[in-house]
Amino acid sequence: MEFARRLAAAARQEQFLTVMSREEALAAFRAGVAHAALPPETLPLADTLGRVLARDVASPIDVPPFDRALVDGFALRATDTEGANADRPRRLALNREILACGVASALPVDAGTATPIATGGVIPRGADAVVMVEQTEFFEDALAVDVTNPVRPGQFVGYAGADMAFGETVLRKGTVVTAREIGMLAACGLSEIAVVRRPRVAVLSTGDELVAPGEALRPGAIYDSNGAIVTASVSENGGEPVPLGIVRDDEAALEQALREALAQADLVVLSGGTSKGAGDVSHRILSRLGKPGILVHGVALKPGKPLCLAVSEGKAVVVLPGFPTSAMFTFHEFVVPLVRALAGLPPREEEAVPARLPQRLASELGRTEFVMASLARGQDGPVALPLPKGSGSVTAFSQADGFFAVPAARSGMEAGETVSVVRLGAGVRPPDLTLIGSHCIGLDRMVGLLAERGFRARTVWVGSAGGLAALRRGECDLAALHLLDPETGCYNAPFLEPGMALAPGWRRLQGVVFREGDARFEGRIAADAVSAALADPDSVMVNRNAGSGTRLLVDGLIGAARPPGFWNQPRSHNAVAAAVAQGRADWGVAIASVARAYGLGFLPLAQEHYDFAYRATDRDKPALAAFLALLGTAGAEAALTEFGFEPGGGDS
Ligand SMILES: Nc1nc2c(c(=O)[nH]1)N[C@H]1C(S)=C(S)[C@@H](COP(=O)(O)OP(=O)(O)OC[C@H]3O[C@@H](n4cnc5c(N)ncnc54)[C@H](O)[C@@H]3O)O[C@H]1N2
Ligand code: MOO
Repeated sequence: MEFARRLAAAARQEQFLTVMSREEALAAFRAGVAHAALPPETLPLADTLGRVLARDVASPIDVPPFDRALVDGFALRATDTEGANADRPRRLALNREILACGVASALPVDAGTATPIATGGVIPRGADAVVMVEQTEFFEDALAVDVTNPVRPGQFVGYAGADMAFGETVLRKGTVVTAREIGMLAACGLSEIAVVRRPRVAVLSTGDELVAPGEALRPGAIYDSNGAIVTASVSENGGEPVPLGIVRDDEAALEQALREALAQADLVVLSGGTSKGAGDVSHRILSRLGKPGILVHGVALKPGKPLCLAVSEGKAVVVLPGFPTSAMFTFHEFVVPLVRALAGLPPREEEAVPARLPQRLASELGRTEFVMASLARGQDGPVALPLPKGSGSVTAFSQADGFFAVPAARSGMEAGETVSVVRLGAGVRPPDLTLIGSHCIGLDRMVGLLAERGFRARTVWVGSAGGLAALRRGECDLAALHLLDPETGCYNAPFLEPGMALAPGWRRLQGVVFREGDARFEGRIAADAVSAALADPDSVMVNRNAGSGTRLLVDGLIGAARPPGFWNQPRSHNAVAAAVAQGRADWGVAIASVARAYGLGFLPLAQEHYDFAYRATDRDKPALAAFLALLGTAGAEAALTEFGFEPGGGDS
């Protein structure tokens, strides 16, 4: 009874989520739905590219099917050439036939004779070797050849079955057919091949806010990225995606869509609407779809807690959390193994790289947390940099080099601990240069120009102060920053620590942004416009995060005032511009290029210096040296000028 009461209380608290550990959830899913290859189908050889062999393939013939010559020359008996040399060549009488390719021999090679033969010709009866034409002398009148070197038995003979022997298993079940396998199958004469039927995976997204890529984005809407990434991952893992688009957050519509999906697919993957709120809708539907119903709802996992795994009459129905990184991570962990098993593919190969954690990482006790990370080259081996964006972002999963686990029993990991980073994506290698700090589209271009010079850079945006701290901890090669020292009025240099050097980047014009036509701002100078806005209780500002260079400018404008919107403190120029453009705020401070991109009015304030800090001792490292050299080039300056930036440093 006590247990039942606890369960009921937990269920009330968590609504319907009965949280299992990741291992329990995987075991329940494996027990509830067959993780085995679907039945085979037979396809013409040319259509098998990318498919998975359903059975071992044994060669039905010897390849080559007969002993053949590997050079143009004469088929002979090796013993006839024993002791031959330039002074005492062995003369052999030529048989009256020429063994071109595909010609069957009629005359045996008896002792003291030889038969002209082409590369690929059938070795005639009696012969056991071939001598190259270059190593003989031909006597037309005598119809004979002189051999000037002893010939080894078997020389230049390709024996029947030497490539693939009759009955030999040449390809194994589960092999993915590429051009190379197609070549082998063709050589065996096989024109029809049994491959595993590809699992049909229905992919749906649910959410009234979702819009398909290509359509206009109405206010409050976002593009359906889960549908696209899940569809592509199904293909990558041997499945045949059946993209069924976006379903409204409506019980009847969702139930109908799921029933239709189940009717045509082997597996159904839906994303969104699993957690609180609308979550119980899909939960109710899944309980009605077919037996046994829901196996798992809620896993002690981050990201991915609200994952729901159900089975309807042998077919799995998976509801992924709506947050893109949660959706992809749970897809990767729970659905990819099933798709691969149904497709007859071996489990995904997981390469793990040990990497050092540069700083302490907090984690939630009781949930295994999987941290998306990029890999960088540290002073002594790889470093794992946790990506700062959360499960709601697409990029945390899509741009991570891999992920590592923080066990459920730990509340965090310490700086210096070694973690095992499981790689995501094929062939990822650590970048040549890691840049951390404040984002600028100008820097995006510099990274592009650097790539043209053969160096791959990774960028992580955590703001100016965050970049500097990362440089201090040895997590990056370069910190991108624009920090104003209010005391000296200088940018960046006052913030450097011993051993750090500063490379001048470019200047960006900062100013007050507002919606064009707003009479409170139009035509004024920035300081006057802000004073007027501060006096107007209806005016809402958008601030910036503490530690950012822009925040110091905002502080300079508003002093001790705390107008409405002060506590709205996003971390980027773009977020400021979007808030103003969409009417959630009336003014903020951002750079001119961003104001222009959002069609906003702009009142200039100051030129800020966007520069790069690095460890002076690293100056000559190839990728860093290439970046520093790039900054002064005409190509870089032209790109920066195009954005409205002023290349170079100079007086603050
Ligand atoms: N009060 C609580 N709120 C939330 C909890 C919780 O326990 N209590 N859990 C959080 C966790 S953890 C996750 S993960 C998310 C999962 O939410 P849902 O699975 O219910 O997903 P939605 O609410 O539909 O969407 C969440 C988020 O993701 C966006 N989304 C949804 N579908 C797509 C798509 N196809 N493509 C791109 N983005 C998508 C959606 O717009 C929302 O922004 O819930 C937390 N909340
Ligand atoms: O489980 Mo949610 O996926 O933590 O973000």
